[in-house]
Amino acid sequence: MHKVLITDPLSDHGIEKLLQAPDVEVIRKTNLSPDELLLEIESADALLVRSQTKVTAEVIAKAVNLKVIARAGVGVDNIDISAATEKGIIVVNAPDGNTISTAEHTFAMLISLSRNIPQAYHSLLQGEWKRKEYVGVELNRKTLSIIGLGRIGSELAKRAKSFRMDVVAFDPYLTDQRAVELGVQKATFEEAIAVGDYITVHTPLTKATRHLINRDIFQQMKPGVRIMNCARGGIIDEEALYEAINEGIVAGAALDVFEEEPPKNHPLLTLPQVIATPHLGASTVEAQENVAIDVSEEVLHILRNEPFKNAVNLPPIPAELQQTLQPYQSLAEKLGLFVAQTQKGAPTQIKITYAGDLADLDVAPLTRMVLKGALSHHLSDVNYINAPDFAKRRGIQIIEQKQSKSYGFTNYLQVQIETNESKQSAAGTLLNGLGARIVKINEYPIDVVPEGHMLLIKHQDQPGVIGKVGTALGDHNVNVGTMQVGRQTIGGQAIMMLSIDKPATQEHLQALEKISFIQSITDIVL
Ligand SMILES: NC(=O)C1=CN([C@@H]2O[C@H](COP(=O)(O)OP(=O)(O)OC[C@H]3O[C@@H](n4cnc5c(N)ncnc54)[C@H](O)[C@@H]3O)[C@@H](O)[C@H]2O)C=CC1
Ligand SMILES: O=C(O)CCC(=O)C(=O)O
Repeated sequence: MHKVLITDPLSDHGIEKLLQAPDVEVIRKTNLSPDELLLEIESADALLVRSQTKVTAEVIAKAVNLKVIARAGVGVDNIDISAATEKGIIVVNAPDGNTISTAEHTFAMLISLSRNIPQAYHSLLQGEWKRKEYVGVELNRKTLSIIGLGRIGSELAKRAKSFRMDVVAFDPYLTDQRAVELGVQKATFEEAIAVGDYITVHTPLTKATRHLINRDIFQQMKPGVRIMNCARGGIIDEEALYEAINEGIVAGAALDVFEEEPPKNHPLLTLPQVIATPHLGASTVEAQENVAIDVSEEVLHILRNEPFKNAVNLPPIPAELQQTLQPYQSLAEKLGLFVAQTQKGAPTQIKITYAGDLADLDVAPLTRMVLKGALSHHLSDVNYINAPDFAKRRGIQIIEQKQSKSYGFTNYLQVQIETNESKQSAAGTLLNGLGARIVKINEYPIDVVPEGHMLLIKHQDQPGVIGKVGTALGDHNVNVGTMQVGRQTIGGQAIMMLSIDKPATQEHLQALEKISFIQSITDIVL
């Protein structure tokens, strides 16, 4: 009998399949204290949560039989994914079930914000009749800037268009074709920030998106802009938002989510320009049924060793395959991540070429690792299982090819990412006894260990450039671990790859940009 523990409120109808399964015992215990959760998790085979339960590394460590953690919703930031992965526990979510509800909630916030509906209602309940104080603004012909045009962002765009808003969107994976299909104007982050009468965020919360909207960014907005966050607390710096409202840059803000939930004595909630809901984006009968049905089915599949689809972490690979491919997996992922960091624009094609020993293997798992690396630069919940699906949904063409020519290496793997603006590639190999190496970047031969903080510098092959780079970094107390130069002809185009002992800051990059004959600098982390 599989023991399924449910620790957050889930729709009864949604979990019917679990309740009726003859091989499952369902235990529903909501509002558990952290200590109670540690006790309950010990014997559970599956854990089902929404966003309230914090599935920490400590909770995961206590689990003895746990095979799956299921998130009835999208964001998995309340689950320690790496602790689960390390323990071989599959984490699944329900990515589609609450999209419409969250888009509709965001739209409700958009209208409420524009017409002061919550403030006016509150005032009316106090016995007031302040018609002049609550004059609003129309949505018609206003610009809505959407940061993150994924599932929810796209649905919001459709609704805003029907209200005749001009929709501008920034998303690193937005292709020209998708923008045309949705009738939105594709923009850079800076453009979207500068033109929006309304700015709304719909990205996941990741290291890259934490405080994406910060003090500097508020300064670049149109005075009188209205801000919305129905994605995750932390994407917008709350202190900076408070200041921007008081400075008059931001005319109003609508928040469904907070850095700390529930918020305690929050300064933003004292401002009349701020309207808020207690993380209600997905709180509809329909969404809760959808996500509960989706995760119940996934949990049953996993407990019964049947195929499942929405894993957000890496499940164990069969032993024999693992043994052969394991040495190449990290190389494949790092090449994907490397090239993703050098590309400009949204990817339209990822081509993976296998040669030498690799050409004889079933390389599908390696292709997944390449895609995981390439896509995870911008997407937080992409993994080995869902990477091909993520690519497909974004209209990225995946080409997997094998060739006999391996340029003298016993094994050779090349990743090329094409966008509307550029085509970038890197090739790597595993050197016997020495480990992974990047051996080619675009057309330049090179020999680089793919690891840590790196700088890729494109320059003209001229005397003194290398020395000046070393000196500039040294002046900023940045130690260079290794330096490799690749060129095709003497005095022609060249590249320099440096591994540095600490992350490069804007100041470091600006110092390097000033050196003559340097054309571009790309900061890379592997
Ligand atoms: N308030 C609520 O109750 C709910 C909140 N959410 C939140 O909404 C988020 C988005 O959900 P979906 O649209 O379903 O996810 P999605 O994965 O379909 O879309 C996220 C989009 O953000 C883009 N993105 C990533 N980094 C970016 C960056 N730095 N700048 C611009 N775009 C970036 C991605 O390319 C992707 O297209 C979830 O991660 C979750 O945290 C989701 C459901 C309910
Ligand atoms: O369970 C909920 O209501 C929260 C939904 C959410 O934030 C998500 O799906 O990411």
